[in-house]
Amino acid sequence: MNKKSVKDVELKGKRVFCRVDFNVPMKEGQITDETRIRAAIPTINYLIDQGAKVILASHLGRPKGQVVEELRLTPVAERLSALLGKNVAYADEAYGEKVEQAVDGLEEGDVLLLENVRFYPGEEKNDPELAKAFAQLADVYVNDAFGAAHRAHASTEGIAHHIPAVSGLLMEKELEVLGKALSNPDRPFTAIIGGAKVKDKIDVIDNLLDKVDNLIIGGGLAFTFVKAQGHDIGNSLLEEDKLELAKTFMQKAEEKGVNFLMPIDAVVADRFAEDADSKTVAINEIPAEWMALDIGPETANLYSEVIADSKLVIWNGPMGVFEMDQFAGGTKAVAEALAEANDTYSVIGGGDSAAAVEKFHFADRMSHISTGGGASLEFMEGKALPGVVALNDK
Ligand SMILES: Nc1ncnc2c1ncn2[C@@H]1O[C@H](COP(=O)(O)OP(=O)(O)OP(=O)(O)O)[C@@H](O)[C@H]1O
Ligand SMILES: O=C(O)[C@H](O)COP(=O)(O)O
Ligand SMILES: [Mg+2]
Repeated sequence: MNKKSVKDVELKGKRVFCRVDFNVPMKEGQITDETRIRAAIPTINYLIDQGAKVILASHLGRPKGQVVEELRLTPVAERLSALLGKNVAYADEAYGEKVEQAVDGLEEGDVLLLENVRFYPGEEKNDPELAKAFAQLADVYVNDAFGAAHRAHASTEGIAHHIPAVSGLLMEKELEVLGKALSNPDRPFTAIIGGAKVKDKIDVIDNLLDKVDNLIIGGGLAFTFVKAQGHDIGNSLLEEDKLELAKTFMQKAEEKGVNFLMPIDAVVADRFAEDADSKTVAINEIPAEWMALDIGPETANLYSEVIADSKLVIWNGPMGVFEMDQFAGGTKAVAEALAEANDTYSVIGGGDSAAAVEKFHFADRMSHISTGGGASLEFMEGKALPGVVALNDK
């Protein structure tokens, strides 16, 4: 990589603002998957060992510029303390006088976790004033938040223009592994796209169609395509203004000879709940008022066959609402197919996708579990990641 690394700078006694991606899945105030916290540990330990005063910053969820009590980083501070085996101080703000005092009190090797940076409207707007306020806290900026590197926000991009800015160890590892897989992909090359961030992810498909042999669609994202095919989708997730785009993608796939796979059956529910009434239906038989919350078993079989024949698979976004047992079958089947495909290099991207693979105990059978969801997709599309671009060149 042509960007400076945390290993290229003097850190002893320095205040280091380290942006991490602690955007972990939560349920009722509990962290349900700590993959992203664990992944940041090597950089944090390196900073501690070098005698830096470590200031950690992250977002959690999408609080849209205001304080949301459930999205405070308190549980993350606790979990991080346990993982590091040392006390992590926690500030309930992310900049300003109180935080500056806390930073002044840090000894070499101490760790302070700031409050959710997305509680401030300036974060996502990449407000230069907020970026300056973050920069004022530190002497060096380290970006280890690969998962948020596709966002040009104050703590991921803006701050890098004010103090020396280098990449963390996780950031480097992700770029290296993903870069290698993509530079000359083994074929057949298959991308599996699912999950719930339809708006974010649908555009990615366009670029992926230039690269892959098979494109598999599942999760909430699938139903915009199912609707574009002319089927009723009841109350399933829909991005109305992407319908036309979905049609053009299906056309493009055909022109390019890309095998475009969509659900042929689905598990539908009468409401979005663990104990909803549910049944499996053919894709053209989704009842009005019902919502599709998983791909059906026939779809899962079809997808599993394609996976077994692939040499490189990138997977981003669960096939269904895997957090609820009734709608976990599709995600589990795809994870299992990947685990069993011995000859296949499998890259899993995304906070919830990683959590799913972990939940079903297939994590150690995947080739690489990326901490990036949207970030890994944009990287694979060949887009520059603003959080990386902003770092100092070697
Ligand atoms: N059919 C569906 N309807 C509604 N939600 C769905 C459906 N299928 C999957 N989901 C939800 O999608 C969510 C995950 O989507 P998301 O796009 O966040 O994936 P991800 O792997 O976490 O990637 P990223 O890191 O970019 O967030 C899960 O919480 C899951 O319940
Ligand atoms: O979960 C992710 O993909 C990253 O943490 C970025 O989150 P965002 O999609 O809310 O920007
Ligand atoms: Mg997610």
